[in-house]
Amino acid sequence: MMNTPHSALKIEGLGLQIGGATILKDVELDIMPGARVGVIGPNGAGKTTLFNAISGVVRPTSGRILMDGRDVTRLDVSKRARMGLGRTFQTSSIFPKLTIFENVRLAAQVSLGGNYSLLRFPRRSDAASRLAAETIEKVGLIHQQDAFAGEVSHGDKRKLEIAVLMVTDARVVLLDEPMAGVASGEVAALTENIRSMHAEQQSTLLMVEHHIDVLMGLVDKVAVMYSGTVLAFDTPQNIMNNPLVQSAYLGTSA
Ligand SMILES: Nc1ncnc2c1ncn2[C@@H]1O[C@H](COP(=O)(O)OP(=O)(O)OP(=O)(O)O)[C@@H](O)[C@H]1O
Repeated sequence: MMNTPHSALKIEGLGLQIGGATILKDVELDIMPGARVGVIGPNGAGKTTLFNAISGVVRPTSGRILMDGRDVTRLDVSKRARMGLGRTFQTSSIFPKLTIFENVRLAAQVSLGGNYSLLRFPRRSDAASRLAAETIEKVGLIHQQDAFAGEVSHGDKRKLEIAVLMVTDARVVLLDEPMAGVASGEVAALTENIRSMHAEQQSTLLMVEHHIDVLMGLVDKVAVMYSGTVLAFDTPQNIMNNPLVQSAYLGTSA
C-alpha cells in the first residue's frame, strides 16, 4: 500500500488568546512539500503572529502544528530549527558587526556540524568558507563580501538573509516581508534569489509580503488572513477573483 505523503506543514484549529484578546482563531492550513505559499492580509490580521507560532516564538492556546507529520506544538524554537525550520524576521536577524562573508561562513560552519566559534580570519579554503563563498556569489553579494552587514543596503541585507538560509538547508522557510525597505531597483534581483533558493533547497516556502505583485508572481498558493483567521487558501488567480477577499482585504466592494 502506498503511504500518503505528509504535509510539510499542517496547522489544525490554531488559536491564540493574549489577555482577553483573540489574536489567532481556528487557523487551518495544509501545505504540501515544495509549495510556495504567500500570506497576505491587512495590518494586524495575525500574519507575523502566525509565523511566531509556527517557529515556536509564541505558544498557541489551542490547536496543533505538525511538521512533516510530527507534532511540534510544544517544541521550542531551537528544536524546530534543528528539524529544518528556517526563518527571517521583519527586523533583521544578521550580525551587523560581522562582514557579509563572516555572517554566511558562520551559518555554513554551524550547518556543516561545527560550532558558533568565530575565527576572525578563517582559512578561505575550508568547507564552510567554500560553501559561504559559493553562496555569496549565487545571491550576487560578491562585491560586498567584506563589508559589515550592518552597513549595506536593505536589499543587500535581505540577500544576506537569503544566503544564510541557503547554507542552513532549511526544509520549511518562513520569510517575513523580505521586500520591506528594499529599493525598487533591487526587488527583481531579490525575487530571483528567493526563487533560486526555493528551487535549490526544494524547501517549502511561506512568505508574508505586502508587495502584492511580487508575491503573486512568486507563489503557487495564497493564504488570506483576516482578523486572526485564514479566510481563504487558494491559487493566486482564484484569490484575486474571490469576492470575499476583494471586500475584506483588497478594499473593493464585492
Ligand atoms: N504579544 C502580544 N500581546 C498583545 N497583542 C498582540 C501581541 N502580539 C500581537 N498582538 C496583536 O495581534 C494582532 C496581530 O498582530 P500581527 O503583528 O501578527 O499582525 P500582522 O498581520 O503581522 O500585521 P502587519 O501587517 O502590520 O505586520 C495585532 O492586533 C497585534 O496588536
